[in-house]
Amino acid sequence: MTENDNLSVSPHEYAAPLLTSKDLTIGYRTSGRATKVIAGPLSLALRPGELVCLLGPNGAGKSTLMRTLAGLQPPLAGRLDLGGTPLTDLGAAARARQLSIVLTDRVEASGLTVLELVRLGRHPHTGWLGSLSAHDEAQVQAALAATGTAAFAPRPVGELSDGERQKVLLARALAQDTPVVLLDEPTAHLDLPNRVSLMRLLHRLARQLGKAILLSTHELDLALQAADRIWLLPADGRLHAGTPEDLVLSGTFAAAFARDGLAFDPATGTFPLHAAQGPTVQVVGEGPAAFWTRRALTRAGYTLTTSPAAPCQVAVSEAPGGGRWMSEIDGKQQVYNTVQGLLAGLRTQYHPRKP
Ligand SMILES: Nc1ncnc2c1ncn2[C@@H]1O[C@H](COP(=O)(O)OP(=O)(O)OP(=O)(O)O)[C@@H](O)[C@H]1O
Repeated sequence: MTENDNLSVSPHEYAAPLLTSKDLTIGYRTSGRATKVIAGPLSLALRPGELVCLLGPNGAGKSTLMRTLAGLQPPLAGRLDLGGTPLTDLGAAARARQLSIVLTDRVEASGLTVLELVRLGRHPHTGWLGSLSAHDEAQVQAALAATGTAAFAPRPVGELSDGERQKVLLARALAQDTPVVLLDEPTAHLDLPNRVSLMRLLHRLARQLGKAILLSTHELDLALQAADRIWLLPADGRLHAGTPEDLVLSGTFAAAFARDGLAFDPATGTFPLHAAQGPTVQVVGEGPAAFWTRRALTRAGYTLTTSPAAPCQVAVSEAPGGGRWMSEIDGKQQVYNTVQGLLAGLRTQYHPRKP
């Protein structure tokens, strides 16, 4: 399938794509002439100003696609163009001025300091023996600042934590200052605040500098929030592309991850941990207290309903320091000041009527 088969509301829809593939088949040449096809044929387009998240289960082929798009491994078939030129016609330096890739699982250059490694990002612009101009140094400093790694600058790369190294590799790619940036699982080793700030940074780079950014990730929630477009690669190798909302609403997103009883709930945008099986409760209320009450009741095994005919109602109102809860069961009302109190009260009082 092609991207054009999907509805699109991207603000960058009409910009000329920077990276395109036509009937691309990705995979591996095994022994002799044998091939192992991972996915394809793929006709894709990555546009300036656009943040695209590549999602898919383990082993679907995300890294294989990333490496192929970057020219690090040959396609089995099809065509790849970078900036309107076939990728195979571009030399390494010309490619590196247009496309940077961050492969964070790779431990490299551990003998260098962070500053030296980030400076390497400028080499496609200066030549391998070229010295860095004031502009190059400014780009390096800007990349360190943008990724929050300036404080690590003198430290050897080999002594960094996984998360620190991941940010430094991003800094090197930013210093390279290419129109196209590919990142393979850039959030893998980052804590939650760093994951959020990385996604914000990438979103800003796409919007403000017009870069075309493709990142693979297992962070479905962040991707659904941040991506202008999602490339969804299920295990069957048939890639679907579209806005997060179109993929969710069409059921394509849920289908790609549907296995082992894991179901995506389009109403909440989550994969619920708990299957609703227990007695039925209607929660009445809006806002944070009602939201967290629904979460707690679901975890405790209750089945939530919007029906006022439920034998148990819980009215939730916001109150200083949390909320206030009033349960009504068989006409009897009870007030609670904490979720814990509510759960304990329901455990002792709520015996659902037999149907
Ligand atoms: N060098 C190789 N030769 C043959 N098959 C390979 C090679 N490298 C990877 N594969 C296979 O290609 C498939 C896709 O692997 P890939 O690493 O691209 O998946 P992925 O979607 O990135 O997975 P994950 O989410 O686990 O990182 C897997 O079945 C993997 O075993």
